[in-house]
Amino acid sequence: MTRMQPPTAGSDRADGEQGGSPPCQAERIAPDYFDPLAVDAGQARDVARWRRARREELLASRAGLSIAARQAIAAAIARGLDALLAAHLPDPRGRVVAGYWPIRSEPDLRPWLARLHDRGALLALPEVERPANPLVFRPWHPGAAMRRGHWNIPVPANTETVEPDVVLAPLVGWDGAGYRLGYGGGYFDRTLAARQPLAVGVGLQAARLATIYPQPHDIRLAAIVTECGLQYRDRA
Ligand SMILES: Nc1nc2c(c(=O)[nH]1)N(C=O)[C@@H](CNc1ccc(C(=O)N[C@@H](CCC(=O)O)C(=O)O)cc1)CN2
Ligand SMILES: Nc1ncnc2c1ncn2[C@@H]1O[C@H](COP(=O)(O)OP(=O)(O)OP(=O)(O)O)[C@@H](O)[C@H]1O
Repeated sequence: MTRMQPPTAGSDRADGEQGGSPPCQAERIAPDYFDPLAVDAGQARDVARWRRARREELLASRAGLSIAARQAIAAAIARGLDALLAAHLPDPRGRVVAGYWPIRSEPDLRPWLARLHDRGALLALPEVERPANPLVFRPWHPGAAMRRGHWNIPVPANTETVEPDVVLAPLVGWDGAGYRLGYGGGYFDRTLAARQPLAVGVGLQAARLATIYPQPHDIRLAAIVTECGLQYRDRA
């Protein structure tokens, strides 16, 4: 069995950030993911260590953006989401769309969620109800009462649950094969393993990696949207 070696720090940035090419040309890099059946314990440890290092870098570079830059990114992502949902959810009335309450410099898509709400969509936010379990989704609307959940993430005070038709998954990193790097809890993978919503990753173009070295537990997203538009769409 070939032992996969995650590359050394920084060498796998696919967007040419250090090389100077425009981030939106990242499409030219072929994803180089490996056979998930070939995984072994040592390899899984290497991948986990590599992911921790990438998360730190990606989160630090995102935190370094100005508020204005982040707002422009969020507005562009919102336009990309509108284009995607025009095809997938032309009439959002009564459909459940799960967003997220932004933490750690994630794009703030609450204004976009508020517009969807005005068009009749039902909104939800995720909550870690029990560590190491799938997320649950609570009904939410702009201005709803909140409380502090796991990791101090604000969650709706309302403790009902709903099943979303569409789930936004904030990306710490992502790759061109549709895989997401999150905060390392495995929560979205557990959630998507148990449900079949349209899972849409949203994040920064600069957070693209050549591959996240997908492991057997990693679940491909249905679509990925950045400020440069739709970057990945599955065949469904
Ligand atoms: N805004 C927002 N809300 C969200 C998510 C998100 O990505 N963004 N989530 C998306 O899933 C869920 C919360 N995800 C979490 C992911 C990891 C940990 C956590 O405890 N991380 C550990 C590291 C784990 C490890 O490396 O083994 C830590 O940082 O100490 C907590 C919450 C639900 N709400
Ligand atoms: N379906 C699952 N069942 C059991 N454990 C899982 C599952 N999915 C992920 N995990 C565990 O979660 C750990 C972290 O996974 P990973 O690095 O993919 O997190 P992440 O996608 O970055 O996190 P998050 O979704 O919380 O932001 C993995 O090492 C794995 O053991």
